[in-house]
Amino acid sequence: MTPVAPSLVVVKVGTSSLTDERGAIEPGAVAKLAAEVAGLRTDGTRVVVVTSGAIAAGLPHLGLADRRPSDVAVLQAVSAVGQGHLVLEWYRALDAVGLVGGQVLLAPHDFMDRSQYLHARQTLRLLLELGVVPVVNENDAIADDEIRFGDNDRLAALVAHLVAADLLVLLTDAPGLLTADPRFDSEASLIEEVAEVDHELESLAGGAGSDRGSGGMASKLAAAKIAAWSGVRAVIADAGRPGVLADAAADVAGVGTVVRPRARRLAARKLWIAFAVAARGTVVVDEGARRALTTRGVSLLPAGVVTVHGSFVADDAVALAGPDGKVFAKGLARHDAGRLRALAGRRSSELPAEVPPEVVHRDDLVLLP
Ligand SMILES: Nc1ncnc2c1ncn2[C@@H]1O[C@H](COP(=O)(O)OP(=O)(O)O)[C@@H](O)[C@H]1O
Ligand SMILES: N[C@@H](CCC(=O)OP(=O)(O)O)C(=O)O
Repeated sequence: MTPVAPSLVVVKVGTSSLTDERGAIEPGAVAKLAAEVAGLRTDGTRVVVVTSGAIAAGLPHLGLADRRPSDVAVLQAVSAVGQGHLVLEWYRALDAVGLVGGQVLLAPHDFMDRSQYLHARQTLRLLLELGVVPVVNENDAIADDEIRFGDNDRLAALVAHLVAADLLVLLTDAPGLLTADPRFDSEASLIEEVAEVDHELESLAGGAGSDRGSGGMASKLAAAKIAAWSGVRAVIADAGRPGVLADAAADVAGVGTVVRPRARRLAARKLWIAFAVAARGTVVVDEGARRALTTRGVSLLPAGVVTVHGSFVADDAVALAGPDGKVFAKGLARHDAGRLRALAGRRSSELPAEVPPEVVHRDDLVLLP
């Protein structure tokens, strides 16, 4: 049976696949991918491109190609120089195959603030309706250092959820997820199919392959996991492979590593809690509470709380850990850390009437694997 062409694909391409050793953008690499995007469009598939490379592209223009600064604030400034060059290369390459690109720069804040989130979604939808290929990158120049994505893999997965894509393709300089980091094990072989991203698999994925890439295979796998939880199929594959996008779209075996979507798509709010917002503290609960939360889907009450770590305010995200310290869930706290410390271990009947009875409400709680 011929597989149905996906209707919307998010394609993320890493710095290491778009730039040469000195960091300069390789027009040929961009042109190759633009031609493949055009091929998908001919099959009726709409495409969003998420492209890295702004920082690398900025370095040569500032005479810094051979001595990449380590200071994050300086790199953010460098990205402002490089982003223009990067997007121009995409516009040229898309134009050469009869397509129009539209630059969209996103910061983590855009996924945390509901109205920003809805605006971003509306603009991306309109661009797609207009036949434009959105060319997305993180807004490196202005994103708050502490909450920057830092690599575009997670950004691409959140964009795939935002636009309700049916496929996320993460293109890199390796054939996919290998059984070991290829820099340290020449025998490493391709894992073609992943049903569930678990801890064992995560332990295989190492850091970046060059000082141009940033997240390495670990961040690609984390992104594929977000996609799987969003109900989106993910493929990690080699950007240089001929016909990589068509093969990924057609689910050709061996194109790279395919991560299958979970049967149940997590609601947008829960996905946001699990992956987009950073935990500001950890609440350690007793075994009874851990069991009730994991098996009965109930809310966390103060009686089950043993210890509170960190400093957070009501509505911040917190990690929930069992008595062994293992984090098993994440949620939004209804109390700030100070009040929660005072309430820990108290039965609901002992709480003052004005205090919300839940520590984390079941609607704001996500179980992690
Ligand atoms: N298990 C693994 N399988 C494949 N690649 C791995 C693995 N562990 C670490 N890597 C490294 O991850 C690199 C890709 O990530 P990265 O350098 O961040 O690229 P990109 O710029 O495409 O995001 C590969 O070049 C490889 O060296
Ligand atoms: N937003 C950054 C991306 C950072 C980065 O290097 O990402 P990646 O190569 O995808 O691991 C940039 O454009 O330089």
